[in-house]
Amino acid sequence: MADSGFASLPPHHPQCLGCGPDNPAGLQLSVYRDGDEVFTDLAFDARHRGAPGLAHGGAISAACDDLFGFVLYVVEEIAVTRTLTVEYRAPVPLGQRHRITARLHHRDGRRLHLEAAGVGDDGVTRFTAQALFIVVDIDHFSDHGTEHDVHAMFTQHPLRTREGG
Ligand SMILES: CCCCCCCCCCCC(=O)SCCNC(=O)CCNC(=O)[C@H](O)C(C)(C)COP(=O)(O)OP(=O)(O)OC[C@H]1O[C@@H](n2cnc3c(N)ncnc32)[C@H](O)[C@@H]1OP(=O)(O)O
Repeated sequence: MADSGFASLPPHHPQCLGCGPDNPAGLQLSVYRDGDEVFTDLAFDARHRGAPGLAHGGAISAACDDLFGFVLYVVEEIAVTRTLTVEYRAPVPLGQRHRITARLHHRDGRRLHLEAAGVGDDGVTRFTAQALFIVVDIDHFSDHGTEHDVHAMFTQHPLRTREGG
């Protein structure tokens, strides 16, 4: 779906709600890197229905949150969402492709301030999002996922880890 020539980024893990190809209930985002930005082309479908004919705000929010999780490959940190704000600027019709682009706005210690925008093929910006991600250590995940799954996630994506978190 995306333009050729951009680097394709691997999913966080196969069952991820946002990008896992093996999660039939997920958004199955395909994400690409363009310099310091990441993007996905997404048309919400009937599974994501809110009001008739329109995407559910939670589905839009999930897409933004997961896409922010791909900016981590650019900044080479492990981090998780602390806050997420979505501005729903216009209704998002089902079946209409939108390009969602995300980037790091600025960093302040462990705080990663991120921003995103969803623009339709017609050029209309229908939603924007801001998030605060906090850098964590791999141990953040070890308490909940199986050792095998956590190990697999980070051997596939060798991001820098840090003390604490
Ligand atoms: C390849 C795989 C990749 C990794 C996997 C990527 C998967 C991506 C999936 C999409 C993303 C998700 O869904 S992530 C899942 C949803 N999110 C979560 O489950 C996170 C749950 N929350 C937590 O676990 C925790 O609250 C943390 C880890 C986020 C933070 O806890 P903590 O480590 O104790 O940190 P804490 O002291 O509270 O805050 C850290 C610093 O941030 C500041 N801070 C805290 N809140 C705010 C705030 N609202 N605005 C400004 N600043 C704030 C604090 O003052 C502090 O500053 P200072 O004192 O340091 O100066």
